Amino acid sequence: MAYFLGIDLGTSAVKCILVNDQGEVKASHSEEYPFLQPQPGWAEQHPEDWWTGTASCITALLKKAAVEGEEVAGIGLSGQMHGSVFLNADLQVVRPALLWCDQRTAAECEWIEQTVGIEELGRLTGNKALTGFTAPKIIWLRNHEPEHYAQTAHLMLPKDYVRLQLTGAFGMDVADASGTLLLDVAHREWSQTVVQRLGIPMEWLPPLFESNEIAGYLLPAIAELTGLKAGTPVVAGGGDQACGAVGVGVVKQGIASVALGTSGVVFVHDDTYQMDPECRLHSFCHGVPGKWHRMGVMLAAGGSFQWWKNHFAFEEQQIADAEGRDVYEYLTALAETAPLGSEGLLFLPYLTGERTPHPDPKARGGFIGLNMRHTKAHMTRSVLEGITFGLRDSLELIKASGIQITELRVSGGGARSLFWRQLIADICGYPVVTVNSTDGPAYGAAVMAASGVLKEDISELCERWIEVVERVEPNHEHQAPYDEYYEIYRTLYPTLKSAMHQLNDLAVLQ
Ligand SMILES: Nc1ncnc2c1ncn2[C@@H]1O[C@H](COP(=O)(O)OP(=O)(O)O)[C@@H](O)[C@H]1O
Ligand SMILES: O=C(CO)[C@@H](O)[C@H](O)COP(=O)(O)O
Repeated sequence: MAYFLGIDLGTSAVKCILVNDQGEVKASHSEEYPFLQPQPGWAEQHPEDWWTGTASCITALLKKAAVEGEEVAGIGLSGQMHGSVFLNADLQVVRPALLWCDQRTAAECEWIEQTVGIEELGRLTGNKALTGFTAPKIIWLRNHEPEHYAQTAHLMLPKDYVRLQLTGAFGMDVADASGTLLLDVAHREWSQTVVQRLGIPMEWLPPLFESNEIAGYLLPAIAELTGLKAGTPVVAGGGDQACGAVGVGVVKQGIASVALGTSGVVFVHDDTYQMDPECRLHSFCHGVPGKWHRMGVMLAAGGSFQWWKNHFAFEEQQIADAEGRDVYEYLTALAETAPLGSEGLLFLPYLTGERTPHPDPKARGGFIGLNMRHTKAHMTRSVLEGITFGLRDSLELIKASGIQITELRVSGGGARSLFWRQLIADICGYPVVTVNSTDGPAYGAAVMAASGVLKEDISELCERWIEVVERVEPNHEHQAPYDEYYEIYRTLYPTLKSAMHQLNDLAVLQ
């Protein structure tokens, strides 16, 4: 039987899955790697860790699945977006990569918008300069580490570095390249104008591909190392959001994907290029050739829940461990015991700054409305409700741009909770569905590989392979009270912005 290998290079771990030619997942395996925070607001990883993690993950997966390398007909890659991998002329890593959630580049973003012109930048790239994007990271390197900038000869995104190790070939897909701020998203090519105005060497940028195009073939040495077959085709793949959307079948208009990982992303497909005039939503190329998408990105959605679990759920973790339960499952059950609206308590999920709808690296989180009756159950529910109000912010922007949505397809760790799916339905006002493929981006990458090798449309494969398995309808009695809470929630950031910035500045000085 032919299998397709999907690799998702996540922030906390790499996940590899094998999908057969009927779209069924045969096996999956994950390997974790370190996440570095050398200074407040900085986020880095060693590209070498991605590669060693991926190589051992592939070997372990083949063994677990009892599949021979010869049976793997194609490989697709998905990856955390925007991260900057700087390589020298000998293809050695110059310094650790700056990640999508790194917030050090506020000054560089301002410089980019002044240098290119804010409207011109939007017209040329479809987006505004955001701290997570790649171009500001390159300018930061030039400003702060000129010795590293001078050594750099190639720029890659995280999963493209892994593909370089697999195949020896340079390349980047247009979906992931959209998040560099150097792509002319409308025309799916590098923007010569932006690249030149920023003074970035054009020769640093790799050739561009559509996500299902074959971008290289597995090297014999890597076949030896991993157990795969030399010459296996490797498609370009995509950023994790484009792959995740393909992985849940968001390949046509009318359905939105909600990905609840560390970040929280609301994503809609566009048949034609559509730019948000104020660039509040990101306008990117889709992983479906010749199509686009728009998305709103929260930086700490599942990340806020993880923070709550890590620092305030020690007891719950012990009980969950003793009962052999997942601690997140334990915490969502606890949240369910508190009433709707957490009895007047709102949580702001801006723990690592925010992107949509408040592009502000200095935005900060908080609980508003605490009183003596509030317990850990109220606070846990409030964390989940606050994150979900943040998702609704992106949906409101999507609705305001005239996009009709009929359902939300949820994926990522947060989608495992029925309680959270019901909260999303009640707060956002749409049916929330889950599909048979629960591996999101890794599954999307496998679909892209199958499409490239079998020469079938991505949309047709999604149509055949992906099915809705569960549907949660909004509870109409909950919608009106949640609307009232949401109206208060959306006033909080503008009201508290100045205090958030002052607190952030004080914390940095200490
Ligand atoms: N059972 C669960 N119920 C609710 N949320 C969960 C559950 N399991 C995981 N999560 C959330 O999902 C997040 C991890 O999602 P995942 O898609 O694995 O993230 P990433 O790809 O960013 O590493 C956790 O931080 C947590 O917030
Ligand atoms: O920055 C973005 C999208 O623009 C994120 O999607 C990152 O690409 C990684 O997110 P997780 O999958 O780790 O939540």
